[in-house]
Amino acid sequence: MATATHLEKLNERQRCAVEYGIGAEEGAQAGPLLIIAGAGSGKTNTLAHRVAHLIVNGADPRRILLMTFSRRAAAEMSRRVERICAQVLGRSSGMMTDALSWAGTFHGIGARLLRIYAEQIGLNAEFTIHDREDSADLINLIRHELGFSKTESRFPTKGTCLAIYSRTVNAEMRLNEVLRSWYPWVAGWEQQLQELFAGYVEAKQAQNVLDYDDLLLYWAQMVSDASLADDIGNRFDYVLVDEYQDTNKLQSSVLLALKPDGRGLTVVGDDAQSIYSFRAATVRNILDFPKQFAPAAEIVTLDRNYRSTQPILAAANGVIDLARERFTKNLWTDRESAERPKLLTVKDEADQANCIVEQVLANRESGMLLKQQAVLFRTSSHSGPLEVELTRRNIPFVKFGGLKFLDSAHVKDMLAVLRFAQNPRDRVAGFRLLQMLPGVGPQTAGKILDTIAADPEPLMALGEVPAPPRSGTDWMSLVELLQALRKPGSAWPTEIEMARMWYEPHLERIHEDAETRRADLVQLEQIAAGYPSRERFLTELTLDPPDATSDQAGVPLLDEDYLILSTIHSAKGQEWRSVFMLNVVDGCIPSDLATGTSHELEEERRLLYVGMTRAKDQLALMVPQRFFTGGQHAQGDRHVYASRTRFIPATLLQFFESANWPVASPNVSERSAKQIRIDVAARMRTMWR
Ligand SMILES: Nc1ncnc2c1ncn2[C@@H]1O[C@H](COP(=O)(O)OP(=O)(O)OP(=O)(O)O)[C@@H](O)[C@H]1O
Repeated sequence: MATATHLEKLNERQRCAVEYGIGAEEGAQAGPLLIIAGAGSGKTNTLAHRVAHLIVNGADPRRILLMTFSRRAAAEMSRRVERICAQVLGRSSGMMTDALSWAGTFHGIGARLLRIYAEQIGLNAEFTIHDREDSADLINLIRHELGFSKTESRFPTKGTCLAIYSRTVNAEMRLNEVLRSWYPWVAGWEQQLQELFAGYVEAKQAQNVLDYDDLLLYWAQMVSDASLADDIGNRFDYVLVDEYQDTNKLQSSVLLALKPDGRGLTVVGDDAQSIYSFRAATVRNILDFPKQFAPAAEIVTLDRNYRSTQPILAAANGVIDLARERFTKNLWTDRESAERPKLLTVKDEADQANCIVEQVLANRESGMLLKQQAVLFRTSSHSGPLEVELTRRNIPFVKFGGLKFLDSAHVKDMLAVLRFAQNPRDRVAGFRLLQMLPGVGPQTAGKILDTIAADPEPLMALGEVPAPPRSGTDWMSLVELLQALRKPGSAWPTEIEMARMWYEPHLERIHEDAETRRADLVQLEQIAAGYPSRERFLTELTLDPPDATSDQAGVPLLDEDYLILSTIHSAKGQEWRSVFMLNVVDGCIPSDLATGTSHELEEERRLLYVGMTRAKDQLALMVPQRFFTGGQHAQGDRHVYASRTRFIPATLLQFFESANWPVASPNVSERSAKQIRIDVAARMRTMWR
């Protein structure tokens, strides 16, 4: 049979994966399928084709569940599916792909299902969701209540407590095992931690909030009931999961419960790109997938890389070849090039920034847009000096990863208003909101929240609370705002505008640079307009906040040209013609925080690999000889001498072109300056005599 036009561009293996089990017999569903593939081998492309092919062959798009790692990836996948479908279905394809309504992240899909099945599992469907920071704040409140913060030897911080809790539930392990393996230095606190987590769980339930982990945990609990699992599983004919290497144990349990025999199930991943073990993701999921089923899942391997040139791929293969455990084979490509990736040694971070700016501009001169170039780094703070240099030279850039738009205090303030209106039992939101009023501190806020908590309509009860002293007219306007927001049927996104009008005078009082912050709030409103309701807005935004301010809003930027700055984690799944990588030195990659266990080290190696495989035509790894250490104020001058990352030992140097920047010239003034001798001390003394 001739190949359908929409599959023509695929190679044979890709086509095999796309067509597997589709259209075999009327009504028969494909068995489980694992697509295991290296970087740039067209995984995402293949998955999009498979979804499109299903639709073209009559599958009901409303019954396809597609889970990706981020909302951005889900949106991109839907766009691709639409483009492919359009080739076959013509104009009606838009309608079909719009119906692909179950595309999102694991957590986002979990939240939707929990609201649908809330009644069956004894959950109040109006729950709000805590992000990591809110969760840490709530843990902190309980830590205080239990008196652990006052203990003589230091109790772990709220962040550590949350990390321990999260790892325990996501890895489906016992607390003592988690402590022994990952947090041996806090093992002595096991009993208190147990008590703390019990208190934390009870508080969340009393306040009707779920944290990120709960979305998976509740989902897993829900599908542990066979008839509920059946009911949910039967909503979907096909379940497809991208980036399967970064799922955790809990996620794989959920998946298996939905599709115990694997019919209609497709997962895609690359074990060499597994970089999220700090979220308890486990590469075992992908390795053990085939054998979970009888007969075992079909495996299709993709090893042809379409992205990078041969020399770039050779260097990346070299790096990953040294990994302890490997499952996917080395990649190959037919993209010839004479240009090897560069290993550029520079004096320090300032030179590193200068060197990159010079090359980025040279690339642009030769016709490569800024957008086709990216600078990647292990940790968000590494790009500081470069950001300064880019700003100084008026080169536009957008940064992904690191501090999120939603983490800024004023955006959090605004969201607290909306969250509290949505769920007045949410204590973390209530605390934040009430303390925005003049004269209201933690104690007063706590008392008010206690008073209203018992009432079935807490916001109504708020109207009866006497105004706190010194809050003036601000108290009444808050009460009125909340009651207006609580009214059923109030219009979205007008509600967020109401909240902003209320918040603006407080913004000016609380924050110094109110003007810039106000611009963010307007942007937030624009983002909000893209959602059908307050609840959807709050849920989606909390689960997967925009990575950069321009990610969703600020659309005009999309027409302009700008350089991409990104953490390696946020660069996942993307590609650029030219890629620069900052601080490819020991202490940065591997991060000095991650050199503890061999597991951690191996993950750092994979991170370097993920970064290198983002490059299509050019790759430059930067090796500054000294760099400033973190954890000090901006003018601090603690620095360390660095050496090239251990992941590129001498044996791999053959794959690189090593060079120094700037190229040393024989008569640089620095050298002649070295020969001058003056006696400053003597001059100082003569000033006084
Ligand atoms: N059959 C093909 N012919 C030509 N180009 C292809 C083919 N398949 C994929 N590509 C191109 O290869 C590049 C990588 O594809 P894609 O992003 O789907 O890979 P991936 O495996 O998901 O990558 P990674 O895991 O590294 O993020 C894209 O530019 C894509 O257009």
